[in-house]
Amino acid sequence: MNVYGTQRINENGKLEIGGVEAEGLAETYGTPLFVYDVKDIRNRAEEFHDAFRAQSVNYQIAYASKAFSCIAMMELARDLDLSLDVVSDGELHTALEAGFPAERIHFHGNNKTPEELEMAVKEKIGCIVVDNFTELTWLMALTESEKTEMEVLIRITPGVEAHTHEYISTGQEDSKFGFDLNSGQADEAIRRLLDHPFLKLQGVHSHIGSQIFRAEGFEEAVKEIYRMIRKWKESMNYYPQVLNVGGGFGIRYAESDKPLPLHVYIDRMVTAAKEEAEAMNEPVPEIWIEPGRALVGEAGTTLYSIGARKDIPDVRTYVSVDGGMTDNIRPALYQAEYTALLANRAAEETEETVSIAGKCCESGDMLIWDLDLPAVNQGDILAVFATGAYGYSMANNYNRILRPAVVFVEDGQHEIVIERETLTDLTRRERKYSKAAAVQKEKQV
Ligand SMILES: Cc1ncc(COP(=O)(O)O)c(C=O)c1O
Ligand SMILES: N[C@@H](CCCC[NH3+])C(=O)O
Repeated sequence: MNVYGTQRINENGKLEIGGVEAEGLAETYGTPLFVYDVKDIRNRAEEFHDAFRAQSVNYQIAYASKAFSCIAMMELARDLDLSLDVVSDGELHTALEAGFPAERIHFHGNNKTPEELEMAVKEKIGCIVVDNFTELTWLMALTESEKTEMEVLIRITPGVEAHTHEYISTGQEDSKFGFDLNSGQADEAIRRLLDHPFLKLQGVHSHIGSQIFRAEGFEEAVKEIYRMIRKWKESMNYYPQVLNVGGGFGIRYAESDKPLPLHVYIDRMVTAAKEEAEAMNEPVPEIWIEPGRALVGEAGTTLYSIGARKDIPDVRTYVSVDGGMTDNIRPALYQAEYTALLANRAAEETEETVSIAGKCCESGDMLIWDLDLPAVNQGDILAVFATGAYGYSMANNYNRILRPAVVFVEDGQHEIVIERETLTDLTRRERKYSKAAAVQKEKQV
């Protein structure tokens, strides 16, 4: 198996991440445990920066914080000269708490509340990506009453739809996100924005999907947006300063996943934008992207302890771990596939095929089907790879299971960045029901 990032199988036959043995991390912090290989995140951010520098364009790389958000991650994103995509007051709050510069934050979402818009305006964030007319109306009223300018992008659906492992080109009016191009709604939104004294339209945003392996989708999106830009230039003399092409760059979950080098996506989208701009005799806009998964996905590994085993002769062997769909809902939600090995016996030959079950009271709580491992023992440490994106960020308390801890490792050092949830945390915000207390009192009389 190809290991990820800085991982290696060391002379003792143990999995090492960032120069630290995974087994030792499991002992120190307990399991389940998310381990992030910080060097891998740094390398990927640098790869994106290099790709843009090589193209000599103005750019921003906005980390899509929905993939994994916590204070330490926001600090890291800041230090890596990334911008930030947030989708809620919670993500914005986390970024601000971490000292992330407000002017590099972009606010997304198809249902931003008036309170969230107010927070964004008050904190003077970099821009709001306007998604629909409701939001536009609120934002106009808000900036007028506050007499504050706000930069915005307009999110459009370019009619290029990307699916996992493929992309297909379809009319995509049927999406909850953004203004569709064909009904004239995008034109109308731009017209309203251009007339507004406080909202400053910086450019256009599109996001074609997630876990994309082909660069053509981005190229096609750029061309489709330019088809509209030519119209907008003619009808409203509008030409965008910023073209945000979104995120979605694919990563390796299963061995069969073959992601492109990151620069290939950038080269294709920037080349398309340059050609289109040149054809219009206009400047190349700033190109912005919003990678989430591609920055943190492969950097994350989840360590679990092996628990119960159930052998069904001639059918299957289930091996259960101390986490599951509560820390990684992606297999249950998207039939997502993962690879794994035993971190404490990483060099041993495979001897059996088992299926890895989570501990939730739910048949669909399976992490990996048919995984080849050495003969598995109770207490072995299973390392599931590429769980860094949409793992912890989608974690939940189903069955009142506690959220795991998160550790950053780098250069042989390890540091906890999110403490494991405790049983006390679980009930901290709960209050007794007064009527239940009254019934108890009555029964005692
Ligand atoms: C608007 C937007 N930008 C960026 C992303 C990040 O996507 P990914 O993590 O696949 O790069 C998403 C999620 O799909 C998104 O909806
Ligand atoms: N949460 C999804 C991707 C959605 C990204 C946000 N638009 C995943 O785990 O792959």
